[in-house]
Amino acid sequence: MTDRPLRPEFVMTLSCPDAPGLVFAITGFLREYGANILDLQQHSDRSSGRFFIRVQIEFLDAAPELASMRAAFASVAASYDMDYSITDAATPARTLILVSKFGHCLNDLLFRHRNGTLNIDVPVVVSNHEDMRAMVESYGIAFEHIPVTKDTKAQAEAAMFALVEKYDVELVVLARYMQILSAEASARLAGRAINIHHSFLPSFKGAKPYHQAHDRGVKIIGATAHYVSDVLDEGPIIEQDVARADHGMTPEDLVAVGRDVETQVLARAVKWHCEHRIFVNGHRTVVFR
Ligand SMILES: Nc1nc2c(c(=O)[nH]1)N[C@@H](CN(C=O)c1ccc(C(=O)N[C@@H](CCC(=O)O)C(=O)O)cc1)CN2
Repeated sequence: MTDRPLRPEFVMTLSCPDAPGLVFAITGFLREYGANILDLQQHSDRSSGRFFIRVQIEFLDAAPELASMRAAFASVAASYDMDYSITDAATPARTLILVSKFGHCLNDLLFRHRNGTLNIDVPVVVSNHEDMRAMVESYGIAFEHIPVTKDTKAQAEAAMFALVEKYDVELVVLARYMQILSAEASARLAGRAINIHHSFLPSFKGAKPYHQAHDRGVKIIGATAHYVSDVLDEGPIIEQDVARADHGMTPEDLVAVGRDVETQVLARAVKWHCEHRIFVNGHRTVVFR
């Protein structure tokens, strides 16, 4: 068992048009910069012609200033038209959670945040109902009630974005939030708003998917975590899972079985987003789990 001290770790992610020599260029830069590669995952998507890579690194000596490292990589990035980021793996993602009346996903995320298994900071939870206030405040987290009607949606979204700005929020999680975000809001949050849909998409989009599933007599139900887009339940899928159903189960039984699937799927999606493991690739994703 080594007693080697754990060193700070950093994550480099990038995507670019696929080309020969990319891994050489990236790993050569990292070597020159004194980085030790702990983990490297890459994918070349032949259909989109895009290359994706995630590199986890440490420095055997003192870690450099991130800004200087990012600036030093800029010339390599320009050569290959790379979209890149270099981040400190320990930095938590400032996360605003949206919820309506069903609190199982919210409670699961707050518990994982509390026990340190989810690297997020939650400055505020926002809801269009009051039901979750007591639970949220029991975690010592601010709760903001922002009611929404079809006539007040624009004002409600403006209030939500005021909180996004106030708390410098990086990630918005729709933890069973039952209001459809406007096209403008979806665009502003592209790639940084995750929704949990309570069906195995693309089956049963929209409202009451468990009732739709019961009417169809399915033998499998599921949950899907996806980035939010302006087209309801059609954003890039991040993670999915399923559970068995049978003829003896009522819609309420399906709801009960589905809760655990929803919480686990959403937690994995949020964790992977916070660890910079997810790339949006058109209407799909690449996930380096
Ligand atoms: N722009 C988006 N907003 C939201 C999405 C999305 O994919 N894109 N997902 C939903 C969550 N959701 C299912 O997971 C969902 C929520 C609400 C409804 C719905 O039809 N609700 C109301 C209408 C509410 C409104 O008009 O705002 C209804 O029941 O009639 C369907 C699916 C979250 N937002």
